[in-house]
Amino acid sequence: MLHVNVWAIGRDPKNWESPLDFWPERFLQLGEDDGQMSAVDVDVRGQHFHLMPFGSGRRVCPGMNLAMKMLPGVLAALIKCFDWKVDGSDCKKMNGDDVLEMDERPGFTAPRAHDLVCVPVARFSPLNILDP
Ligand code: HEM
Repeated sequence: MLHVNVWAIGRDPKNWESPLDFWPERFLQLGEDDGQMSAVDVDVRGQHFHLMPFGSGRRVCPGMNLAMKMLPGVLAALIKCFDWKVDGSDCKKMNGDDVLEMDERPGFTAPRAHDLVCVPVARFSPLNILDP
C-alpha cells in the first residue's frame, strides 16, 4: 500500500501548494541574505515524509545514491544533445495554449492515460560535443 499513500501525500494540498501544477521552482527558495536561489531544504533520502521518491525505511531504494549521482548528468546530456519533438496528439488545449496531456489511468505505478511519444532530434554531431 506504500505506493497509494505516497501518491496521496504528493497530491495533498496540506503538504504542497497547488500540488497538481507543474512548478519545479517550488523546490527553489530565495536566500534572505544574498537574494540567490537555492534548493529548498527537503531531504529526498527518506527522512522527510512528504517527498519520498526512493521510498523510506528498510526497503528504501538501494540504487538511490547511484541515481542521484547519475541523473543530473544524464538529464543534462539529454537536454543539451537533443531537441525533443512531441507528437501533437499528446497535447490538449487549456486557456488557448497547447499543454501536455498529463492524465493518469489506474495502475500500480500511476501510469499515463495516454502514451507520451517524444522524438529525439540531434542538435549537433555527438563527436563535436566538446566543441559545438
Ligand atoms: C531516479 C531513480 C530511482 C528511483 C526514483 C527509484 C525509486 C525506488 C523506489 C520508490 C523503491 C521502493 C522503495 C520502498 O519500497 O520503500 C525502489 C526500490 C528499489 N530500487 Fe530504486 N529507484 C531509482 C533507481 C534505482 C537504481 C539506479 C537501482 C539499481 C542500480 C535501483 C534499485 C532498486 C532495488 C533493487 C529496489 C528494491 C529494494 C527492496 O525492495 O528492498 N533503483 N526504488
